[in-house]
Amino acid sequence: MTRKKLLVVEDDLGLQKQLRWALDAYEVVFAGNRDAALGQLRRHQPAVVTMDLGLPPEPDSAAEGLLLLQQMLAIAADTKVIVLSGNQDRANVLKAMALGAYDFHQKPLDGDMLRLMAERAFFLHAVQQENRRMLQNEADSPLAGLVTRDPGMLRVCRSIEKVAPSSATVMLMGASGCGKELLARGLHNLSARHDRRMVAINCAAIPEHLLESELFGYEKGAFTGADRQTLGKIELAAGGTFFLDEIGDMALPLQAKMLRFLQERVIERLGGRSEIAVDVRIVCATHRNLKAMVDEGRFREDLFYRLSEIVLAVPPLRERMGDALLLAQHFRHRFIQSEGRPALPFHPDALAAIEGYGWPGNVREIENCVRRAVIMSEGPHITLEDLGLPPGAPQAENIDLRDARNAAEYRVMVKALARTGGNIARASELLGVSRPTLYDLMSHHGIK
Ligand SMILES: Nc1ncnc2c1ncn2[C@@H]1O[C@H](COP(=O)(O)OP(=O)(O)OP(=O)(O)O)[C@@H](O)[C@H]1O
Repeated sequence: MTRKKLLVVEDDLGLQKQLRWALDAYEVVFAGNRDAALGQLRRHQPAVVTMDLGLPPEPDSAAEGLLLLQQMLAIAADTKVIVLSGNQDRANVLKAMALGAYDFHQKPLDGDMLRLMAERAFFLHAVQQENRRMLQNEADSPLAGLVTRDPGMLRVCRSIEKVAPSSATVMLMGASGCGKELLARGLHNLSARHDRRMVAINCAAIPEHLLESELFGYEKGAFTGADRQTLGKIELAAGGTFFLDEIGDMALPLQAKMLRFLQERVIERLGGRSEIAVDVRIVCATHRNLKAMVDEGRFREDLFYRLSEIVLAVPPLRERMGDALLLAQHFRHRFIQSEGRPALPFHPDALAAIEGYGWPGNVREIENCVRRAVIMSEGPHITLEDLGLPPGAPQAENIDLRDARNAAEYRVMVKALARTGGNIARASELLGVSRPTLYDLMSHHGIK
């Protein structure tokens, strides 16, 4: 593994040695003056720098050090600079902090303290970089606005990107509020039809007797109250994409008419006499199990196959790794801005509850929950009460890497021993370690 780089700006060779020793967990590069430091910064791009303010040619003043600090932060603003100061340097340390230094450490050097400081600085830098990458990805993504880090959901996004340029009919299956419409919009935006309209209709929200005229439109006088010609949603989407949400809720007689449209790509307005050719890309969505509905005779099999040229299963939020927290932070940022509220971080208890809760209403539920909390919170944190999550939400799982490694090690070791009936030689072969290593591991985990 490559070690993290840390730049030490120090002209005193004795101190250089001490620093190399104290910071031996990192790849330390040195510079003895301002020019050399700027060169090393450009070359190695270290995340963390320690620097003495008194540098040649004026080692007794802080002028050279303060200038260097400004120049370094101008080149790489995220660099975490730790200033090493003497005890007479208070005023200069304050200046350095005001210029953007990350922290300071008073000489004589305390190795433990310095290591801790460097570790925290690297951590903060990594978090900031990750945030920056996330924001960048979000802005760059054609599926803009879709927040996820979950491998399953990312696979769905990649599939959307792949099928978008084709003319295939796509069916999105997934629970309510899990982002099907957002994905359909992404698909439309990525397709050659993006400069035309995407028209959506929710089959569950419109009474059965009105749905037909909503879909196909009607001519003047087609029925009482039809006082002028009205185009249907399918026709309005001509050249673009037609999104049929909750297709599973469409009644059987209308399913037959929909099938005819899909086969012949023509519509007839209610009360009309002519067939009108309409070129639209169809995307549909449902939270129902359409296959089961077909088996029960509640959904036409031929329509099912017409609609499901490409089927994408959108995972519910509870199955997405880490997405609940990511989405909560995303919506918190968004609503803080739109509601004009000051920064309102989540209280750790609130974070634990967000992670532990099952989110049956999926992303829509988390969006509403965070919006309410941002509006209601009296600060300085968003608390568990602000979120209104059920009390006693389970605590977040432990994500300590060492614990996770230990648990995984224990699991595979027990498996290998079980598979080989406790035969150490064969178990160590299975595990790909030597016998002494396996004995060590067994004793570490208390396995007899
Ligand atoms: N991954 C995501 N990132 C950011 N916002 C999301 C994400 N998924 C969904 N949303 C937001 O959550 C809300 C619900 O999403 P959407 O309407 O797409 O869900 P749906 O599956 O179509 O729901 P329904 O089945 O109830 O129609 C919307 O406001 C949407 O913008």
